[in-house]
Amino acid sequence: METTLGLEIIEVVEQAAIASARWMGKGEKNTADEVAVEAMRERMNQIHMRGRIVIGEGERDDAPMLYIGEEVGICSREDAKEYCNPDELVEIDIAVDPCEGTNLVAYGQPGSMAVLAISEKGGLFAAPDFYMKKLAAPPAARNHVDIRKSATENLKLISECLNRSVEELVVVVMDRPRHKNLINEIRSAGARVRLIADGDVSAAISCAFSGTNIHALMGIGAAPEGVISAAAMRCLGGHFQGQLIYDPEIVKTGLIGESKESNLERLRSMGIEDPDRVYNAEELACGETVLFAASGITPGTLMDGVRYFHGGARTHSLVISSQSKTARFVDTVHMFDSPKSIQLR
Ligand SMILES: O=C(COP(=O)(O)O)[C@@H](O)[C@H](O)[C@H](O)[C@H](O)COP(=O)(O)O
Ligand SMILES: [Mn+2]
Ligand SMILES: [Mn+2]
Repeated sequence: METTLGLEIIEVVEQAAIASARWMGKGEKNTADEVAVEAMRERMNQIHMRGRIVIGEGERDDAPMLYIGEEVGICSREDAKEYCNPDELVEIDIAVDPCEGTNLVAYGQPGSMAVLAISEKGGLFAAPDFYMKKLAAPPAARNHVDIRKSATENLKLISECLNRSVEELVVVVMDRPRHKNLINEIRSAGARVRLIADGDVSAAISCAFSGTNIHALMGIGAAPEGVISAAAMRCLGGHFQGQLIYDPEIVKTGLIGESKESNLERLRSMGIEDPDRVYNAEELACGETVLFAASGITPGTLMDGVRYFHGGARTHSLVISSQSKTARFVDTVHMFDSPKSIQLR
């Protein structure tokens, strides 16, 4: 699956990031999102692959593009056998978030990116548009921490695994009323909290890299983003666990319906028998081969954002592969027309 795909998907996320970054700071989150979706889809459909969107734009809003179930890639066409080789005809599943952190883009804040994950058919958990409680931690703490334990216990475990004091740990938490008690607990345990407005994918993956000064992600975000984070964390050997949240009392806002019973019913209808199950990264991204790619829209912990110059743009991306066991940071100059000059860095 990986050979050429690994290179082509860089361009997919780069194009989405370039399109979206034009709307940085314009206060128009929907446009920043739409142009990313369009650009991602257009580039994806130029790849010799037979892809199906399993996480995309949409369960909630009847999105016209990159919706769940949409087939993408040149080899999805009916007459594909005529111009695609057998490898390219193998079905693959794709999870996308063309603009992860739409608000961040709209208000010019750090941490947004165009992102996707790919695996063979059935290799990614088709997470419903629900909330997910998440715990991400560095590779050294993998399988030592547990989402069922308290934040205090997990911080102690991370501090032991990293050989540093709890006071030296930084935990990213999304700035939401639902996290009030969690934030108090983390602070009481002695650790420091970095509150983010949006964008928990970047925060989760940052835990896998030392030097980011992010040692854990705790709290509740969206489930589709949980699967995309898990795909990267699985390849990187970081710790990631997720548990679906269906009780509106816990989150108080947004994604899920107002009745716990109907939410449970919705999960059952999707084939999720145990709504309280804790999933680890290997279960959320269980495929034999997993590929992850992201490109910064605004600057973030892992990647810089898009920078435009006369006649071009420069992007910073990250491609992670379970097969080649690589995490590639890719710095690309895009030449739209004749640039007057190309800056070395
Ligand atoms: O910040 C996020 C928004 O993603 P997007 O809609 O693609 O710009 C995600 O990282 C979060 O995981 C998640 O979507 C969020 O926590 C759910 O929204 P909210 O109800 O505001 O917490
Ligand atoms: Mn998102
Ligand atoms: Mn998005």
